[in-house]
Amino acid sequence: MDEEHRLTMAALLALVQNSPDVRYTFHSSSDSNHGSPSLTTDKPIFYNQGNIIGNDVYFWNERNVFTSIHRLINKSNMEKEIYKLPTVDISKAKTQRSEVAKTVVDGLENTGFLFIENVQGLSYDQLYECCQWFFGLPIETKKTLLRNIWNPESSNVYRGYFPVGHNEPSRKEGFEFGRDVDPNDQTIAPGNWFYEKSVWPKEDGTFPFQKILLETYEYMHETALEILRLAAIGLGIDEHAFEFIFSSRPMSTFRLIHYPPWGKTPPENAVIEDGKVVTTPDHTDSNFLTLLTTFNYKGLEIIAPDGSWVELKPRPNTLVMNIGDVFSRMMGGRFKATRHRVIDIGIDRYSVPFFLEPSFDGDIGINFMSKYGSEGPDHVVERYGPWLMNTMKHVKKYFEYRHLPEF
Ligand SMILES: O=C(O)CCC(=O)C(=O)O
Ligand SMILES: [Fe+2]
Repeated sequence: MDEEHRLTMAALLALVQNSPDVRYTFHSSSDSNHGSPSLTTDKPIFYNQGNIIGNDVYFWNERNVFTSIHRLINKSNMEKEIYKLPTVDISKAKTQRSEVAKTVVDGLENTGFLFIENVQGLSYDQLYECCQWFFGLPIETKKTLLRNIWNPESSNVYRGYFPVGHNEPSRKEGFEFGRDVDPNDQTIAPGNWFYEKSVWPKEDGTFPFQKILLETYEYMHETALEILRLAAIGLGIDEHAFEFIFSSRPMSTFRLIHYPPWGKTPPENAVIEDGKVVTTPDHTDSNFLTLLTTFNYKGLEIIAPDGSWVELKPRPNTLVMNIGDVFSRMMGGRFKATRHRVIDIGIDRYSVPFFLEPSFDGDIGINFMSKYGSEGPDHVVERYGPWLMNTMKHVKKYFEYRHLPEF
């Protein structure tokens, strides 16, 4: 980092006040749901020094929580770009590695969302059939898979089925599973439900639901790790720099979602954001990286740098990729965890996110920018599992997770 690119807080504030043509958005990793864009900066008093990287100014406080201030100098260009997400043809990753890597990094530095094409092994039709098959099961069958909080007869706490919540801003039902770990693994603490065995519906032999999903989980995992290798190449760091926190027992979750429509007149408890009825409210993902299948449904909106919501045009046979708070934070904010939401489209909607997650003990306190660029504060170890539990229960308070027991 050039010396001239280092700013004191006072210099930064002077810059903001004297540059009416430059827009700044304030964003904090500890408060990323509320980092609404504004025309001036709030006064982040605990920061003493900022680094300019690309379009952003980064700060860290003494607890290693980063804040970035987004500088949009050429606002009209940025707005055009966000409508057209960068597309990564993953089948070209072996032969045109550095070009593909550059697209990944550009996408993560700017929009925070990308399209991924030609994922090997993935059948969107089969995945869609899985959604239809599962959510079409009789409620009595789905009830047997309910988490313990909704069905005291169940022993599953974390994996399994969650129903549409009443009086909740989210309107969706879902089925979740992970990769089972060795039941004799003595290094996993008893009561650590993050690693509980996944539960599955009984099948009658006509449709291999579990087999398709378990295979697809592995394709998604491999694709996500390949994206991370490409991101590392694009940054010019060791290709395997990001992989180590996934090498042993990643906690990644695969989720099938069904959004039933609200109907003509949404009830009083529906959440309306700028005139639209939402079924998943404004959020950033918490995990490391998300690979989302939306089939051909509309309804997903992402936030543009100027704070307006932009609808993502569905693309057949393409994954939507974005990153979560953890990766953004480990990149010192250089990669964006972009806010997004889902709008009620008036018909049943299905989607399938794959959430790539580190292992429970994975150290997310690492700041890759600091490790590889000798920037930032000293490293403070932080374990992913406890961080995620706190985030789900006490920070984001998602209806499907906030009642999870502490351990
Ligand atoms: O359903 C979708 O298209 C997006 C869902 C989403 O953002 C999420 O589950 O985090
Ligand atoms: Fe999301």
